[in-house]
Amino acid sequence: MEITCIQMAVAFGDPKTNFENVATKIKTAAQTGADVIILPEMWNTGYALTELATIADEEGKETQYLLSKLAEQLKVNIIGGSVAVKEEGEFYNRTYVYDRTGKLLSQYDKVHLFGLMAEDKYLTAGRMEHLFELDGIKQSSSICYDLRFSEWQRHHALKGAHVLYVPAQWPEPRLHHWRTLLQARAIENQCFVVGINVCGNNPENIFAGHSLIVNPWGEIIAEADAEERFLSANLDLEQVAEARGRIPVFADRRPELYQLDK
Ligand SMILES: O=C(O)CCC(=O)C(=O)O
Repeated sequence: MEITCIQMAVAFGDPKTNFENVATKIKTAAQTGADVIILPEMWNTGYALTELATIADEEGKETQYLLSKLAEQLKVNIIGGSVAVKEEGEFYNRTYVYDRTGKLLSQYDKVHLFGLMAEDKYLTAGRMEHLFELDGIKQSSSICYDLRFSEWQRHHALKGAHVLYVPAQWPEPRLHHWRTLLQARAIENQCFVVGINVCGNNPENIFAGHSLIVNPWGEIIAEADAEERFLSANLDLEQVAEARGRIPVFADRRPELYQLDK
């Protein structure tokens, strides 16, 4: 499965520019022959949270129209990173996933809101897991801060996801957390983990870039620098079974002991 991550700078509080950019970038990325194209977090507005009432996508309509049309035209699967969506007076940090026919397969609202960037003040948290199948392969995506919650990634691996995607707006001062956590999630879940970050900056943060594709053995098979990039790799999905065969972590789990913290 060939994947291409779109690492981009997001124009702060400027959906018009971001929609135009994303449309152009998806069309170019499709020329890499990708089976799956993935966008970063909050690509429509950036973290202009105080302006969401006027700039968030109403019921996600503009995003859905664009991604569905491009997926169908280009015959490519698209994991739509995430966008700020306004729905029934609430705001969500939401992912939409499309298959090659342009059909909406799933949507996901970020479950763990990031207080350090005031998400908890402006956004409503999701409550649902996120699993979908692309070309017959079970996969999952969460969003940015969700990466720190190993239980959440494990939940999706246990439900059969062989690829875990993490669209993000991860700041540069914690680049070492980003790289380490992505590798750790791949090693512990023995599956592919793909981090798609933004680069550039907003008034308060410099973003790290360094989108990363990690195999089930925890090896980095592709990594971007801190500039706008397409990051591509071919995922050999047989490596999931190979890694699990070498060290049977899933068979050796003791889930009866893990309920103690509730
Ligand atoms: O966990 C972090 O350090 C970054 C998280 C973040 O930036 C986000 O969730 O938007």
